[in-house]
Amino acid sequence: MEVKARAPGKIILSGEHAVVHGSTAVAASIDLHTQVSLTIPTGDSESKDGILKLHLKDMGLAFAWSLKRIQEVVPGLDVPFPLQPQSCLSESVKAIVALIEEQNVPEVNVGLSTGICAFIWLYTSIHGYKPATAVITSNLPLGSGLGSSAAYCVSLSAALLASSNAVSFDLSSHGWLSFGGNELELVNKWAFEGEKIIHGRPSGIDNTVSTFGNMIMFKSGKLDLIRSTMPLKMLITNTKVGRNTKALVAGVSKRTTRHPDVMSAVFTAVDSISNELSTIIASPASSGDLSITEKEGKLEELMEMNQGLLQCMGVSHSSIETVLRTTLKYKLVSKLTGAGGGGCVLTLLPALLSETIINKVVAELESCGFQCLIAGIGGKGVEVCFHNFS
Ligand SMILES: Nc1ncnc2c1ncn2[C@@H]1O[C@H](COP(=O)(O)OP(=O)(O)O)[C@@H](O)[C@H]1O
Ligand SMILES: C[C@@](O)(CCOP(=O)(O)O)CC(=O)O
Ligand SMILES: [Mg+2]
Repeated sequence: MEVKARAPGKIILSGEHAVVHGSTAVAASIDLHTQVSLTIPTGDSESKDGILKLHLKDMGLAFAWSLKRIQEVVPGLDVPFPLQPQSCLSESVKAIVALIEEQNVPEVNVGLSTGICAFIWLYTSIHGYKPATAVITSNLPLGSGLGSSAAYCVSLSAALLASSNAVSFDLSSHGWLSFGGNELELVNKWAFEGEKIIHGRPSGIDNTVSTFGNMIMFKSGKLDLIRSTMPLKMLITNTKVGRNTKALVAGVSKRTTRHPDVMSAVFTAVDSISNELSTIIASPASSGDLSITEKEGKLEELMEMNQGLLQCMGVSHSSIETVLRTTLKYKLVSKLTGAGGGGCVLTLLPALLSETIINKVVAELESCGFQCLIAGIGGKGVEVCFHNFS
């Protein structure tokens, strides 16, 4: 049987980093996805080789592990526990990473070790030591702030659970299918365990928005859907400066330890920004209320303030500042999205902004070596699709 799962990336409109420390953040799914195709052989002859394979297709990397060897490193999963998401202990992370490094992950791809470790942990916890092949493809840039790690963990968890006996689907249905509410919660919890292996200390916002889709307000593990009453068009500029979320989140925590009172005030301010931003986005569009242009003006001011506070947290970067300066020449407001330190920047494109201006700003940003895209925002969360060979 082959199960496919796809999960979207995300943008954070306000509140990244502060959300790790308990503030509210606002995020939306985007129409760029990571897809997993998982094949679990059913015939006896096929399952005798006892190999678990992972193919990262976009990177041209393929890995194969003997399940006996995996069992030596992560023992005790003869009875898997798909219904009880559990954390991978740090000693197990170390042991799995050592196993992965036996296969010579190329130097440029060392950041992948934790992603591959998340795969092995999720796979064995949900399926035990059964042979299988997983093929991953994605049109999300990795390590750029668009939540590739979460989309990867969510799509993996979804494919693994959908092919286990923990979740039942009508296998005769065709096309992409959605999970029920409780099953989505389970996918989300497992994906969070995967994110913990990759990020160290994730807030859970990325896996939650990738699982449930839409636009959400998120605080301390709790989500509220936001129903937008206004058009929201965002230009996403990828500075192509690589960075790693784990290191940036750890940097903010260290600054918080050094300056607890200051950082607490910063996080409180971010919380207010996210609350105000979500109120504006969801406020009624009826006459007598704010016009779209007035709402956009308020959003721009909130984005500008959020960017200032992200700078206070130490997660901006000269490439981000270049995007801010360039867009400001066209009276457009921008802020970093995701962990910062490079990665992607959001620019609000007001509804009445002409195509000519958009083309000019994109051309100027691309002349700096950046890559621009306008993604659809607030679409569906994770979905699965079945293909039965028998
Ligand atoms: N398609 C993928 N295949 C393998 N690993 C992935 C994939 N997408 C993400 N990852 C893992 O997530 C890491 C990037 O996550 P992160 O630093 O949080 O950046 P972001 O989530 O913003 O893209 C990668 O180094 C890798 O470990
Ligand atoms: C910085 C943070 O708020 C978002 C990180 O997003 P990304 O991995 O950079 O896409 C961390 C988190 O909330 O877990
Ligand atoms: Mg991430």
